[in-house]
Amino acid sequence: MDVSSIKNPSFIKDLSNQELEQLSSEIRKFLIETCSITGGHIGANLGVVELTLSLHKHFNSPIDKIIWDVGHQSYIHKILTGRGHEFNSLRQYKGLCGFPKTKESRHDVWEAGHSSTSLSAAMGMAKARDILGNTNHVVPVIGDGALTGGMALEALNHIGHDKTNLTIILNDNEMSIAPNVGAMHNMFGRIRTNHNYNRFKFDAESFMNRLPGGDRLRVSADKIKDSLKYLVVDGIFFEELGIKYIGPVDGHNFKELDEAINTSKQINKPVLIHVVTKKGKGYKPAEVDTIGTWHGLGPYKLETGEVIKGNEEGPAWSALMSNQVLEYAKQDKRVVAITPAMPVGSKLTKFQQELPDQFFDVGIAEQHAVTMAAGLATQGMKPYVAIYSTFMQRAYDQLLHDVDRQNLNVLFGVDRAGLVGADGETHQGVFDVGFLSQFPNFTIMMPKDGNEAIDMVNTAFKTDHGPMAIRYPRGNAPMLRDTKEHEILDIGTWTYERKGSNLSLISYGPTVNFISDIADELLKEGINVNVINARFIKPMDFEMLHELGKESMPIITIEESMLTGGLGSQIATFLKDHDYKNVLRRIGIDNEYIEHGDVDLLLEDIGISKAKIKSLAKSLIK
Ligand SMILES: Cc1ncc(C[n+]2csc(CCOP(=O)(O)OP(=O)(O)O)c2C)c(N)n1
Ligand SMILES: CC(=O)[C@@H](O)[C@H](O)COP(=O)(O)O
Ligand SMILES: [Mg+2]
Repeated sequence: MDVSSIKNPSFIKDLSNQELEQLSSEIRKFLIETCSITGGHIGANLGVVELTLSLHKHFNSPIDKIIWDVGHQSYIHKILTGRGHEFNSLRQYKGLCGFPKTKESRHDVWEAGHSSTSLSAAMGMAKARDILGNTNHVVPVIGDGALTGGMALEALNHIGHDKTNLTIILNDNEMSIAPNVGAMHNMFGRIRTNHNYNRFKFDAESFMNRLPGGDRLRVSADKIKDSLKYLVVDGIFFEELGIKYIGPVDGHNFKELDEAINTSKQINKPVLIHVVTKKGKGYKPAEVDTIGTWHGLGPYKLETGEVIKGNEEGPAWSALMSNQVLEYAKQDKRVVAITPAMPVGSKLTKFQQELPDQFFDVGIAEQHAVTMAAGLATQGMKPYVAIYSTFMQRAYDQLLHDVDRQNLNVLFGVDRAGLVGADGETHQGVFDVGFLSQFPNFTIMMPKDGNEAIDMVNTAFKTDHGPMAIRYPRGNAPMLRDTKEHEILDIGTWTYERKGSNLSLISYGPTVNFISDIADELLKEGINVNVINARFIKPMDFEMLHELGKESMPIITIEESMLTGGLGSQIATFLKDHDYKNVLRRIGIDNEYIEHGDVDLLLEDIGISKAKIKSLAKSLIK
């Protein structure tokens, strides 16, 4: 079957399990081929082929609400709901999104990208159903990694208490991006090991549910099961919360999935079906991956699984930062590194191997990561939290209430700062400047190159200056000079990359190098501009700002960030507050979400392009 021609999932209901197995193979082949060109979250999707088919067989989407946690594993759902023919545009500019998108399909009833939201969303949808007198099913699908997120646990607490009718699918593949961690993960391991007992329990329950004889028989049967459960089962966690546990179920076996889902439908209260799957199933390189490389990646060679490298010059920003911190940690055991489930992306695996006692992977728990760092800092430790800008949003109050208010020495490596490209609007790192700038004690830096990043790490560890954030983008860091001596930077100072007399271009991060190139081109046309590296976004260089105000040349600020609360807005406020009359134009993201696609194309859209900046500069000088 040509899976790209599927229009809607209704045909699945008529297929035998043998036919579904055949369809599973065809879908896997299609996914492996298309993702080899587009890249994507292939590992997670290969693991849920049978599960997705089964859900669409037993539930009636979109009346029944299938909610994908994180949403990175929704490709099969997209294919079944008529989007297979668009897969060559997956995660590309103006193409199919890598996460559920309501505007793409009425079957995408919930949008995500960040983890652990599905249970709360499901609870909301189920309560709406009950209040409005509807009868549809609500089916959140949450991974073993996502279930470690605080929000998911808050939701379980509420769901169990409220006894809301929900069918929770726990997709347990033992992996987060990296191997999953934590006590919950250990508990799932024990449940999987107790498989025999659980099979018995599952069979006994279906048997008892089929028996006639009314409530009395059912009550005594429940009592037998309960006492047995206390004797043998580790996984009473969910049942104790008031959520019926079914499983573990082989997530690649249609018969087992059929049984479990059919049983769940007979129970009018919250049910959790524990489905065990294999991440990467059906593609050898992804199946044998124990690190997390195949969770999500760019294009690869189909035959070998070899990842196709781009034009990467210089070290990855994340590696540069993590290895630099590692050097300090080797000398000083007070330096510890914390990651909320991103050791692979944040390139902390070397740190983890070399200094396991100074390393903490806390799971998908950004709030806990930040407050734990605050706790460490109160004891004179020097914690480094590597955290993606987008996921830092989860910890707004912890950054404010726990770290900044107590003015604690915590260093944040704000990874994936700026536009990230293929992951799109849920993942762009464009809000942190705005919200961190509000906090009185925070110092915010962004290096233009790898050398400056090294100086910034040095500055952070050599000064006790309260909370500090070093932002750095996805991709690779240019190394512009040999670094032997590490500087301590004067906090709140900017530098002139070049001096001019017609206009000032101000930016931070690698964009500074980009505007230096623009300045070169303008010079050839007789326009001589200041290029200013605002390496400290907070505090700003007030001395230089007064200088610029007095010179009263026009200013253009350029930032890969939201305009509201951004550097340009803060400069505008400063100039106005001090009655300077400079004409100022801000280039950045103006009150909108930026979708997925090639970063250069996205930058062009927001006005960060050579042509646009040059033309604006010329118009201001006239
Ligand atoms: C709040 C938040 N933190 C971190 C991430 C990054 N992230 C995306 S998927 C993932 C692992 C999810 O593991 P699991 O739920 O088990 O799904 P699997 O990929 O194993 O199917 C992580 C850490 C995220 N999307 N959101
Ligand atoms: C779905 C998710 O949140 C992560 O898998 C994310 O896509 C990782 O991004 P990087 O590829 O930039 O590490
Ligand atoms: Mg998992």
